[in-house]
Amino acid sequence: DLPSRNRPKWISKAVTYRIISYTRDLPRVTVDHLVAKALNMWSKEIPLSFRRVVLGIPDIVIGFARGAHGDFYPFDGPGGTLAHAYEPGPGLGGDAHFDEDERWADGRGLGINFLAVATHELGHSLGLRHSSDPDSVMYPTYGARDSENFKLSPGDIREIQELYGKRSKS
Ligand SMILES: CC(C)C[C@H](CS(C)(=N)=N)C(=O)N[C@H]1Cc2cn(c3ccccc23)CCCCCCNC1=O
Ligand SMILES: [Ca+2]
Ligand SMILES: [Zn+2]
Ligand SMILES: [Zn+2]
Repeated sequence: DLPSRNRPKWISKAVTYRIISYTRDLPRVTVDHLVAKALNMWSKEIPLSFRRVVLGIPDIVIGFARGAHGDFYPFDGPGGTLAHAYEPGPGLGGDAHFDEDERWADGRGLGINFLAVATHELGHSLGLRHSSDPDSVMYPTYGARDSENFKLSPGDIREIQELYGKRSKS
């Protein structure tokens, strides 16, 4: 694994994102809100901000799809892989795709906690790899978490700051 100083990362201080498709399982405003919440979990630790765009080509495209959906990683139906995301870069770089064949939930009802999965995927979109710490958001397998006190682990914060530096408190 490359030392963090030359792993792919976003150079611009304001990274743009656009949500191009939604899931039937949740209201659109809920998806918008949870994506913003997941992005903010990371951005509050680093000197980088996210700006939502509703037109044009953003850095990070976010969407839901099932099965084959135009890249080399078709989804696999209910269960199995829940989502995937690409490391920082042009084109597909940074994009996060969620498997529409899952039952997505907002952390209260049954189903996959969208906030937890979105935070994991956007960690990949920022350039993070998997962690062997089961408390880490970047652990390779989904663990049901109550979204009330869902937060980054100390290791997650250390990893993202190693890549982007700390956000100065001033
Ligand atoms: C960490 C996630 C948010 C994102 C990752 C995908 S990624 C690319 N973004 N790292 C993910 O989906 N991991 C699978 C891994 C996985 C677990 N199993 C599998 C059975 C088949 C295929 C994959 C899996 C066993 C059965 C449980 C299946 C449901 C839960 N699935 C997972 O945890
Ligand atoms: Ca799946
Ligand atoms: Zn995809
Ligand atoms: Zn992952």
